[in-house]
Formats: sequence, C-alpha cells, structure tokens
Amino acid sequence: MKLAPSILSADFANLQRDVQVVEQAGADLLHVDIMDGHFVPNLTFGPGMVAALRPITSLPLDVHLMVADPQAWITPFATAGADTLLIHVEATAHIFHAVQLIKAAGVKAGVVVNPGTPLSQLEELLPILDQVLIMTVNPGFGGQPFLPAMAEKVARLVTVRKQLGLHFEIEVDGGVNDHTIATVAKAGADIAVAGSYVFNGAPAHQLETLRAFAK
Ligand SMILES: O=C(CO)[C@H](O)[C@H](O)COP(=O)(O)O
Ligand SMILES: [Co+2]
Repeated sequence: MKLAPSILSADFANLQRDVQVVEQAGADLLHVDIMDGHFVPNLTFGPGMVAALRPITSLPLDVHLMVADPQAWITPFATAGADTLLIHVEATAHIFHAVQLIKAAGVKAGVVVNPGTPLSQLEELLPILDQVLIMTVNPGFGGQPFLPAMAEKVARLVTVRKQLGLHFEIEVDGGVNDHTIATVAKAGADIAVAGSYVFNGAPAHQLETLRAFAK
C-alpha cells in the first residue's frame, strides 16, 4: 500500500524540513489539502503552495481540491506542478467536463466522494479516472476519527473495478492511523493518506508503523 502524508498536519513554520523527513522515510506521495472556506468550512493553501513544494521534493504531489467551482482551479494547480488533481463529485454539476479538463492539462485525474455520497455517482466516470478517493471522514479538518463504515465502500469499489476490468487506484483519506490502516488495507485500498498520525509523532517512525500494520 502506498502512503501519502498530508502536509495539513505538518509544522508550517518548518515545512521544507517536514517534507524532506517524510520523503526520506519512504513516503510514496505528498498529499496537499486545498480548502477554500466555501466547499468546506476551513481555509488552507493556494497554487502558490504547490509551486513552492515542487522544487523541494521529488515526491508526486497529490492535490486534493476541496473547493467550490473546481474547474476554475485546474489550470493554476496543474501549472504549479500538481501530479494528480482530485476533485469532489459534490463540487460541480459538470464533473465529467472537469475530469476532461484535468486530463487535458496533462495531469492525473481523480474524483473524491464524501462519506454520504454513493459510489453510483461515479459510474460514468470510472473508465476515464486514474484515481478514486473515498473520504473516510467528513472533509474539512485533520485529526477526525475514521468512519468504519467506509471500509465496506472501499471493498465494493474494488469489486466494481474488477468487474469492469479497470485499473484506477483507490485512495482513502481521513482518520488513518495504526488502529485503522489494517481495515482499509484489507478492504483493498491502494493509497492511504495520513496527516495527524504522521506529523503528531516522529514521522519516520509513524510511517514505519503504518507500513507494518498495512501488511
Ligand atoms: O482531506 C483531508 C481533510 O478533509 C485530510 O487529507 C485528512 O483529514 C488527513 O488528515 P488526518 O489523517 O489527520 O485525518
Ligand atoms: Co485530503
């Protein structure tokens, strides 16, 4: 399973240090949570953050756009250096078009579903996606408890992927720690995002523990 530390819980005053620590500890991706104060009730970073991260790490930048009107932000974040742009199915009436715009921008395309959003909303999109992100908390804040019912949602998507013969990666985000990672690994998730668990301890040790429990 790939591990994607979320910089949401990093020390912003020492961000370069924290990014380099998780890269050296073998993180697979760097997850960047973009919140606009509208789609979710919290405010974080803009494309300038992605542009600042790009030269200091060779990790792929997994950019989670929790924004209203995601179409407006695709070009700025792709230009800034995002490797994957993940947009919420709930955030636009034109999700298929938004995915087409991401692909036209030359980056990987992912769609995110909130805990209350059924997988059926992804049906027409799955063949054109590189990634599907299943939220395992309600989006907006780090440090929330994992929603156990979401593991079954992951397992259902694994089955659908197999039935359709597709190869998109399945990612989970929220509340992943040493107690919950085995559940999502067993359900078949390919990528786990972890913010507070990684950065509220010694990141290298925390990542090693996650890796051990994911086996
Ligand atoms: O998208 C997010 C919140 O909306 C974050 O990526 C997620 O919450 C990670 O933080 P933690 O591991 O602390 O739950
Ligand atoms: Co996220």
